[in-house]
Amino acid sequence: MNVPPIFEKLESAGVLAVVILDDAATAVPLAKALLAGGVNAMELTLRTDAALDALSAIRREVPDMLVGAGTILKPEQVSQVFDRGALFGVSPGLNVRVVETALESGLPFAPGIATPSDIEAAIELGCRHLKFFPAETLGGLSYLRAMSPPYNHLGIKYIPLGGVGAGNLAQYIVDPLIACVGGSWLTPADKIAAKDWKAIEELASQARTTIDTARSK
Ligand SMILES: O=C(O)C(=O)C[C@H](O)[C@H](O)COP(=O)(O)O
Repeated sequence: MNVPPIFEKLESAGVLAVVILDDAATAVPLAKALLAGGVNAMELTLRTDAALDALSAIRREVPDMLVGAGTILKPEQVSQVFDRGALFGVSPGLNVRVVETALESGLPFAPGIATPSDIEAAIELGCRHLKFFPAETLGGLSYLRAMSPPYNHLGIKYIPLGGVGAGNLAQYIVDPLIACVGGSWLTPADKIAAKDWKAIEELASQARTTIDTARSK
């Protein structure tokens, strides 16, 4: 299976800002702040009603942002996000019907995995990029390094989310198992509520510097 180009772009990006938005009107300034700080990938979680409108607005007004949808829990949500222009989809766990629907629709998809059985189910479905969730609580890189060897020859790459932040970003990003990391630390709810776009740009800029420095060593 060929790797969808979007996953190669996410690997270059290195970090995916996970966003929970209550107000779709904040989507565009938020995406612009992330981009200004050097973060060009984000996941809008379908936990709020605003997510779909936010997705359309970012696709329309911030074309350089690689925006996908997260928390895709039902097959019918695949066409909803696809129609709004999502470039990729992710889910916290592995729901076979969701993954099949996504791949049939042409939506590049990274299902959540937490065990070897999950990894094998994802491989069987044709996925090569897998969301490792909740990464830190499961044991972080040491757990992933113990679990992954039987699958490395298949070129499986992982996107850790859950407990990843400024403090452990550098450690994850240089491991060859990792495609990119994701997390909500770049978009704190209080900063979004206050429309403090400068603060979000600064968090993005710090993450960009951490990634670029770690990768250049
Ligand atoms: O609901 C989803 O689809 C998700 O993507 C879950 C998020 O990945 C985590 O909630 C991020 O975890 P934190 O960065 O620790 O806040």
